[in-house]
Amino acid sequence: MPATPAPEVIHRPDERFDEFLLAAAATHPDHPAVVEYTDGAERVTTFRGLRETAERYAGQLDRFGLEIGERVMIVSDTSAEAVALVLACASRGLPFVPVSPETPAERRATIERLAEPALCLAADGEPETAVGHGRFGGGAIEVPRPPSRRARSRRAVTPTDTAYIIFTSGTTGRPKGVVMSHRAVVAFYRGMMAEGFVSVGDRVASTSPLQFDFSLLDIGMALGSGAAVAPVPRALLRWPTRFLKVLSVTRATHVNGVPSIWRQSLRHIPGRLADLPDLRGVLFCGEEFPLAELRHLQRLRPGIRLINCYGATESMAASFAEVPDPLPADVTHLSIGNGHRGTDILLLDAEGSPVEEEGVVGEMYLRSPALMTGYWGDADATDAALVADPLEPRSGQRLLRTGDLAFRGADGGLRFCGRRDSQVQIRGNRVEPAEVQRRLSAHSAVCEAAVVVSEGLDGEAELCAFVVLTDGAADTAESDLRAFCLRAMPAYMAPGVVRIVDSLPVNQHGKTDHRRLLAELLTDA
Ligand SMILES: Nc1ncnc2c1ncn2[C@@H]1O[C@H](COS(=O)(=O)NC(=O)C[C@H](N)c2ccccc2)[C@@H](O)[C@H]1O
Repeated sequence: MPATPAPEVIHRPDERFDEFLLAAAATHPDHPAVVEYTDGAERVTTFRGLRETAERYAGQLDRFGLEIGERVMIVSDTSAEAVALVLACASRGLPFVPVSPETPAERRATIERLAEPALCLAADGEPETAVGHGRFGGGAIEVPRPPSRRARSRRAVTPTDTAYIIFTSGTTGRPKGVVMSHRAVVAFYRGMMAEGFVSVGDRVASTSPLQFDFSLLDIGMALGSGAAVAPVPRALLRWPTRFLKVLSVTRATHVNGVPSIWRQSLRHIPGRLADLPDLRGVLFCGEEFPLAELRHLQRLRPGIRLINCYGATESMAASFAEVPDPLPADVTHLSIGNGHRGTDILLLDAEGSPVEEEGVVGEMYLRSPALMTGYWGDADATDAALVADPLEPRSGQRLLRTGDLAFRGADGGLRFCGRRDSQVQIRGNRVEPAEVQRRLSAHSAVCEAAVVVSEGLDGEAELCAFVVLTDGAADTAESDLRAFCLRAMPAYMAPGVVRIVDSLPVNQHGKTDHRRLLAELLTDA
């Protein structure tokens, strides 16, 4: 008797963020919604349990009499309690501002100064004595010094109201608050649901911190599909054996994360990747997946579904593209597709004209209902990012100027090829460091590469490469790697400096930390 397909999760058209994520509580109340790894075992919170805890938190929030739009800072990693609090905030129209517990005090103070939250709730630790500071847990919120009562004029939460604000470290180092409305997030979630990656009963391992919107993609992908999100404890992520144990114990069917989460497992315990019988999908985003590592993962897990997810926090994500299995040997750039269902990515040249020809680089502009409302308290930065539709400025429609460069492949799919603001002139020639990084990564002895731009002795811009060799290639010299670049690129693109290092530093979101590499160069100068 064929198994009757589980009834679909029914999503209404104009839902709030919390209503979208809890829809499965109506159709699958006893299915797992959050699967946590605790002391070597899984701890399951069902959709019914998650809804009940969220309702308890919502009742706790009502005590403070906050006005719709007032912010609640949540200092926590992803957990069942934190997801319930996030849902409670959304149900009351209180934008949540997620901050990692390991955020340096100064940065947290900056975010607090900018966001001016009415409440700052931590999952752990002693509540500070400051007004509005407190703790949450077990459905309870305790704030020793509650904020003063507000005069309230709002009557109802609307889809254009803010669901959350994510603070990213802007290129100038000053955090930029990306303001995302209920409408934008739900529009993105619908576009993602159309891809059908995850089904009822699946478990999506989430490896990003709650303050990184990749975690909100994971939560939406899982709960929106009637599946469970399985947060990987941050402290275990850096130990490959513990990381894989968490995936095994929580029976993860999908693992979402930046490419670097696989690095140590691929290097040190590749054989163990075959031991995860439930695993059938990996979604990665945030930066390019080094192709040698990607091919290694495919060899270890034939048939696994690999999804390259491209996008920026300003629209959560923009596109999903399936990686061919196996990835042909001559592929140098992964496709990022052309935008998920409901979006369209426009490619423009430096003059603002559409680029149609294959292989010609342009800048991507994103047309989407999932675009941010703007940057918190920064109208100028907002106007620079949300620009008039270049094809029809009279319409008033705004597109996100991504700052990302791409070209179209033979299949019509876009290929990411770097950032506009990382382009550099070397001896009068425009160079995209990511291209040099890709070339180095294609060397058989290289398992990771990063290229930064520093100032050479003559004051000119100079390309500096940091390379991690595969275990059996210790005798590869820097000169071999430079020669390898010169065989495929003009001399001005070959890195002036090649450093062989044991590993590349990653930032708090798991992306290669180019700033730290540059700092290392400057300190060694
Ligand atoms: N698949 C890629 N290949 C290559 N470069 C990439 C890629 N995905 C981003 N990027 C780069 O990362 C930038 C965005 O950085 S970010 O604003 O910190 N946001 C993120 O990285 C995460 C992003 N919000 C997200 C969250 C959840 C799913 C997908 C994407 C993009 O503009 C690209 O430059």
